[in-house]
Amino acid sequence: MDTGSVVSEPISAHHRAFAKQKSASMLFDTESSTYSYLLADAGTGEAVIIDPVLEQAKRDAQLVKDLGFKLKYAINTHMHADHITGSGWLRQLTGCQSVIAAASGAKADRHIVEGDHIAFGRHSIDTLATPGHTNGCMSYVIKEQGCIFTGDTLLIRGCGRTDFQEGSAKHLYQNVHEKIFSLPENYRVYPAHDYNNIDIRIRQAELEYALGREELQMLSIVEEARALQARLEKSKPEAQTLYNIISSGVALSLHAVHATSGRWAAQQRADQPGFYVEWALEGDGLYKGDRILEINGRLVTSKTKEELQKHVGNSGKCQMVVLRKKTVAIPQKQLDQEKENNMRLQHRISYLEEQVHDLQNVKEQEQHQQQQHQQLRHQPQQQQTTQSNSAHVTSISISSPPSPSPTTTPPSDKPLIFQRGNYITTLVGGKPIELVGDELPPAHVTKTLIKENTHIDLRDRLPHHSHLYAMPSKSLSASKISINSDSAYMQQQKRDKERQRDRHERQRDRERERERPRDALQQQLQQQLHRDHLRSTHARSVEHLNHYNGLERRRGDVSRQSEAQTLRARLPSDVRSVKSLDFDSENESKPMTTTTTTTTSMTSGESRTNHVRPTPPKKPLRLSLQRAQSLQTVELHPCAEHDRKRPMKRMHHNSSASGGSSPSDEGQGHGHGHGGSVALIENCSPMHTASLGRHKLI
Ligand SMILES: N[C@@H](CCC(=O)N[C@@H](CSS)C(=O)NCC(=O)O)C(=O)O
Repeated sequence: MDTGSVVSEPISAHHRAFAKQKSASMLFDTESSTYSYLLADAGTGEAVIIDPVLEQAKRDAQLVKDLGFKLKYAINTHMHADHITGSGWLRQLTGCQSVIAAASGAKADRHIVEGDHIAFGRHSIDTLATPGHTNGCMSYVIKEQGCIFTGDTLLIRGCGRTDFQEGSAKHLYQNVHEKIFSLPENYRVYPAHDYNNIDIRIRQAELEYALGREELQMLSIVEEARALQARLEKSKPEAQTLYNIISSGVALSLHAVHATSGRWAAQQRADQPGFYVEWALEGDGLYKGDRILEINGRLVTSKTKEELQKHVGNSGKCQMVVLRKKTVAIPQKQLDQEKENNMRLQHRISYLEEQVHDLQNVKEQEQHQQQQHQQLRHQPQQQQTTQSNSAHVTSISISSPPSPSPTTTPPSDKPLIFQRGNYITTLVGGKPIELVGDELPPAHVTKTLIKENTHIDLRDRLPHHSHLYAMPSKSLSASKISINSDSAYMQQQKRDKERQRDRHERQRDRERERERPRDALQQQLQQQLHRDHLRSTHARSVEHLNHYNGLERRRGDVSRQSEAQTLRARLPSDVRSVKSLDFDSENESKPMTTTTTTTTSMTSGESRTNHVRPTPPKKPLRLSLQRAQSLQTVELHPCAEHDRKRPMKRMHHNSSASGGSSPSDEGQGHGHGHGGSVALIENCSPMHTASLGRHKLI
């Protein structure tokens, strides 16, 4: 059986509160360690109290009153030897009746025997005679509540004494076992005493437990508070005391300043000690942020504003000592480097913009070249034959006229050389140069692949062919020579026409675009993209050219000569079998089946015969920058070693025809002056963009 408190159903809010409070049902007297139990019927408010203690009568009466109960009985389990019952006193205070077993021999309003029922409200208390501790011991049972009030018969882990007051251990044992322990297991036992303060200890333990929880909670709160405090303190700027400033490791310097103008101002900072210069007249040596330490010999670090003003005086002119934080200066070398980078980039941007502009004119120049070549083709052949001098060529680009048919207009003697990529195509008098002595159809075009400046002395190979042009002894450098049909020229013509057509189409497109209302921003974007494309392409082209020139420059003449000899030995007997590696168009590698195409049909770009019609080039007809470079022309000047090294400007055909005064024009004039055997050749000097003659800043 459990032990615990018992309450009846309360009859009001007070009653309910009473019923819910376990302690409220147990009234303890610490002096005698006696429990008293207040039972009440919540419905009627009738209450009874078991084993009241005299010293607690007032307390109990007040409680009954507070709870709104009507105390009906003050019931005793036995006649107590350790305390005087409070029944009589409660009887006076509350009007209740006292109850005790008849066997006790004590006075009371009601004497009971086993089997009697004591009713309060709707409840009923059964009576069990349990003598042993005393003869008149009576236990009270409330069956509906499942509880028993045992008095001193059964205590907590013990029982009442039997050594006095008519005590009988035998009877006690029998009654405890037969009448109490026989009750259902779920019955709760409420004894009259707790000599070991079990309940007190339980309550103490409960309180300690609650206290522990409170303490833990408090500790948690304290920790949280500390953390919050730490965060608050951290967010606070550190006080700029001199100690903190110096210990922070920041670079500092002290300055003695004579503020001769008196034009300065200082102010304090929020939550910070000291005075700081706010502004100062330039030249006084004061700067914003200076911490003022001394004025006219007096330390002012802890002075008030008024005191500071007093030390300064009205004029503001004073001698000061200030503390200044050093700013980290960017090294001059780094600044210079950045400036240089900036300037270089500016130059490069400007340069590339000009390149783009020039490249936009390349197509027009191609047309000019075409016209010029046609003029050159009709010049006397002696101009070509008299040119026996040599020139070193690193890059040759000449638009060639068609190789004429023997039956048409006599070919010009002027050597016409054109290059595309590493291939040089040479026509003399409208006929190809024969490099290997083979008897070739006169309308063939010789194409020479220049490889790393290997020299071939063409004169040695072509001394006696009147219809062939002997290149100057120091002329073309070649490692591979291929002789193709004159389809090269045809295809050149074809491409020129296609380019022109393409240009016209694009021009029409542009015009249509202008007519169509468009968003200005989109226009700008497209233009920008176009410019970027041109810049990018040209940059790659320049790199290619410089790389090529660099290779060329590094190689010596001796090695070149040696390579040339090796190359000659390697040349196949029929070099026509060597496939052209011209990068520009694959069409050129396709041999034309007929070489009798007339000049007229070729220049018109429309083959009137049954020739294999060249397919359009795969590459877009837009002039690539590489091609633009390869198409640059300079003068083929005899013995022009110095000219070879000189970056030469592009010679426009118009100017070459008229004879200009520029260095390149002079060269051309010179060529004419020596019989007019002039080829247009450009020397690309390394690290210079030969095509435009501008210095390239890298
Ligand atoms: N041991 C008690 C002394 C008081 C006492 O004797 N109480 C009686 C009941 S009242 S007459 C008793 O039976 N006690 C049981 C016991 O085991 O002592 C004390 O510690 O105060």
